[in-house]
Amino acid sequence: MLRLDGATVRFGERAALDAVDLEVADHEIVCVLGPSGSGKSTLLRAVAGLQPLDRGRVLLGGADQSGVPTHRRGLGLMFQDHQLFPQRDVGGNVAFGLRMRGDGKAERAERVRELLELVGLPGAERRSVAALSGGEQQRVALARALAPRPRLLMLDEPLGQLDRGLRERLVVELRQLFGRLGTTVLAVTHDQGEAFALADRVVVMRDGRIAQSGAPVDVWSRPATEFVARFLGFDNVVAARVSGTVADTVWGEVPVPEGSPQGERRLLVRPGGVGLVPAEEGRVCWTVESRTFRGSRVAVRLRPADGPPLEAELPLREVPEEGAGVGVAFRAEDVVVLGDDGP
Ligand SMILES: Nc1ncnc2c1ncn2[C@@H]1O[C@H](COP(=O)(O)OP(=O)(O)OP(=O)(O)O)[C@@H](O)[C@H]1O
Repeated sequence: MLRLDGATVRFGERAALDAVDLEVADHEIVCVLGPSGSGKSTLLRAVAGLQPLDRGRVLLGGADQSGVPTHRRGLGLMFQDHQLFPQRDVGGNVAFGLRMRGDGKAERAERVRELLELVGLPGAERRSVAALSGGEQQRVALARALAPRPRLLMLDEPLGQLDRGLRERLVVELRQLFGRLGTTVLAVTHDQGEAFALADRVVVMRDGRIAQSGAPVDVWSRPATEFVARFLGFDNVVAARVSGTVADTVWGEVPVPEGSPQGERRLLVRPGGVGLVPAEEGRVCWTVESRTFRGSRVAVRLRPADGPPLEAELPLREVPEEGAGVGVAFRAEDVVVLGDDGP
């Protein structure tokens, strides 16, 4: 459906998009995420034809899009700077793209009715957009983008302005809706939770390049590099010398999965893979520094005599007292030997 071939965009010396190769298949939902300035919006704008490429190509359905203007690319855009038209009612907003391409009045009315039903606002045609809540406006914007049956729907921070509770609900609805319609989606967000809940595949960007691309579960369980691990919020990263299935670290010996890369490496230990044992059983002595209660789980920060702290995620009933001395046992399946971050 969509292919980027060595897509490059430069602003002065800096490449906002640096030789990016990316494919999005029919019916696939791909979410691009990354820190501020990593090139997410530039990527989306390049696909939309709002940002010319300095090198490389954008292909849609196999056809090179250079020279094809935005409105001829068959895309549905839901961008932050494409606000609703305040002077038009809900129906007028949703019908906009249909009118632009010359659909008849009856046809437009039918399609608008269908879409408002789809996004959970049946019968809202005559309502003023100014009188809608943020979540409702978002739904209208989505209906407007979907109305002309775009071959690719592109979303830029689709739920950015909304509060967390509403976002979490809407993202589930969106995923179900796209699944039902078979919509192909390329979305950009800086919110990991949103990306992982919405996507079939996530693409993590760093400095205009793709740092990792994969199914949400795979990226979450096996971050490729320290950058991706830290971006996902993992802090248990330590230097290690890996030999066979054992890594030597300041946290003691840590078991690693079979087939892990060998030698001097960085190691990620997922907090769920840290268990507590009596102090005398562990080689390293740890002190319980702090405890953060999160529902039925507790994040426990452990401080070794030497080296960086370690976070353990424990069930409520296993939580030690603050200040207690404990030993630690690691589970190999929660340990990831990380790759190099590259240049
Ligand atoms: N029109 C422009 N002129 C100059 N530099 C630009 C322009 N647009 C983007 N950049 C630069 O390109 C880089 C990538 O920007 P981009 O907006 O694509 O990042 P982003 O990942 O979408 O960030 P954010 O999450 O903050 O929106 C940044 O360093 C930015 O400063």
